[in-house]
Order: sequence, then structure tokens, then C-alpha cells
Amino acid sequence: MDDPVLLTGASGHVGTAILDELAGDYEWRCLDRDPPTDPDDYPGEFVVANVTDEDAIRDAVEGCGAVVHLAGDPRKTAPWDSVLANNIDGTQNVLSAAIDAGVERVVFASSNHAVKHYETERKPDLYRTHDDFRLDGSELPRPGNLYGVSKASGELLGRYYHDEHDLSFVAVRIGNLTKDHPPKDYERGQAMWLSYRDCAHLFDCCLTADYDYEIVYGISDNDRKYYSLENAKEVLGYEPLDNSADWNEE
Ligand SMILES: NC(=O)C1=CN([C@@H]2O[C@H](COP(=O)(O)OP(=O)(O)OC[C@H]3O[C@@H](n4cnc5c(N)ncnc54)[C@H](O)[C@@H]3O)[C@@H](O)[C@H]2O)C=CC1
Ligand SMILES: O=C1O[C@H](COP(=O)(O)O)[C@@H](O)[C@H](O)[C@H]1O
Repeated sequence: MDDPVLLTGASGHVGTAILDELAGDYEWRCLDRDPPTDPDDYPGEFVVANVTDEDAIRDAVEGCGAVVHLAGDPRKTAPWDSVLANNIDGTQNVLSAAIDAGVERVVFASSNHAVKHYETERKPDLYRTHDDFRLDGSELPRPGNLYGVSKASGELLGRYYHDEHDLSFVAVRIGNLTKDHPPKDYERGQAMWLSYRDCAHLFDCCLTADYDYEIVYGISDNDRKYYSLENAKEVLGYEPLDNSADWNEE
């Protein structure tokens, strides 16, 4: 990817995990609604803008070859007015501007909460190693909250822009990104743990592989798991290094 990559929500946890490893690998254009404490902490240009601001997003995406779209309200308790504006309208603005600017691919931060109700009738067994139930990305969403509905909506917007405008789009249903070690005393979190370095590697794969429209799961190679990594491995070349079982905290 020679053209700039727009990274929305650059100041957050996922943005930090990506930039920690990949700051020097792309020409980044970072964007966040909050100004950075120190712009020198970020590679390239830093754009302060809200993804709900159509004109600002059109300017920000100009000349980019790809967008990694992370910005949004990440709270699983987020109310409808917030996810409607920040997550659904914001994603529509980003995708629409990307198409008009000729952007080739968009990588979208979706979530485990888009499919959380698959767990309802299977927990806690599906969090344990003896259970071989897997979601593989081909299933319909079953959101666990309005935040999950907004993430499923982002996936659907991507589907539309792929089919209508040939945009390469991948939705990464991120599990539980936690720095340094898996969540403690939390089986579900251990089953969907995503380490920082695996996160960066997965988004790197999303920026380099060839695909049309994909939904992949973003977790490390945990012994406990109920999300399949096959699609991410086969389509994107994802090779995770971490496994929550290595921490032996269960
Ligand atoms: N951290 C995790 O384990 C997971 C994260 N995700 C998704 O990944 C994305 C990033 O999550 P985190 O980095 O954890 O969240 P975060 O809250 O740490 O970072 C989000 C960033 O986006 C910015 N932002 C929020 N609304 C914005 C708007 N309207 N316009 C511009 N910037 C805006 C915030 O200022 C913040 O810097 C979110 O879309 C979240 O839903 C999905 C699943 C798991
Ligand atoms: O989508 C998200 O998921 C993670 C993990 O979910 P949780 O139910 O284990 O908390 C969450 O931490 C993050 O805030 C959210 O954006």
C-alpha cells in the first residue's frame, strides 16, 4: 500500500495497538475527534475531526488508498442516539466519502457483540476447550445490545458498498483486546482475547491481502475459542502468535 492510509479513531486502544507495531510501515493519516496530547506521538499528519462531519471526512480521505475505520462509541452499554450518530452515521460517512475519493479498501472494526446472542444457549461450555462449537463469519448477526446492532449495521453498509461499488471491505469482529495478558477471571474474555501484537498483525494482513468482502474474527490463537480463525488465516494470511492458555490463569 503506497498511498496514505486513513486511520480513524487513531488515539484509542485498537489504534494504539496498530501504531505500536506498524507506525513505520504505512504512510498514515491519523484521525480522531479528540486532539492528541502530543502530535509527535503519531506518524504522519493528524486530523482532528468527527466522523459524523461529512465535509471533514471527505477532506480527510482525499488521496488515501485505504481506510482503517475504528472510530465510534465502543461501549456495550452505549445508548441508541450515540451508536446511531457515531457508529452508523459515522460509518456511512466514511464509506461514502471513501467511494467518492476512489479508495480501494476499507477495514472495519466490528465486534464480538454483533454475534453475542449465539452464546446465550451455549454458555459457559462454549468458552471451554472441550466444546468445538465455532462461529466462522458466515452466520447472520445476533447482536447482544444496541452497540452490537450498530456493528452489524457497519458490516451491512460495507456489503452494500462492495456490491454496488466494488470496494474491498473486511469487517474484523474483534474479541477482547487487552494489553500484555489475557483478561483475568473471565472465561469469555480469555476465549476471545486478542493480544496487541496479534491485533497489529491482523490489521496489517487486512491492508495487504486480496479480498472482496470478508468477515473475520479478531482473536489470538487461544485454546479456548468459539470463533474460527480459518477465514482470517486462509484469506488474509493471519498467523497469530499468542494464546490465552499460555498465561495459565484459569
Ligand atoms: N477494544 C476492544 O476490545 C474492541 C474494540 N472494538 C471496536 O474497535 C474500535 C476501537 O475501539 P477502542 O480502540 O477499544 O476504543 P477507544 O474508545 O479506545 O477508541 C476509540 C477512538 O475513537 C474516537 N472516536 C469516537 N467517536 C468518534 C467520532 N464520532 N469521530 C471521531 N473519532 C471518534 C475516540 O476519541 C477514541 O480515540 C471501536 O469501533 C470498537 O467498537 C470492537 C471489539 C472489541
Ligand atoms: O466490542 C467490544 O468488545 C470488548 C470485549 O467485550 P466484553 O463484553 O468482554 O467487555 C469490549 O471490552 C470493548 O469495549 C467493546 O468495544
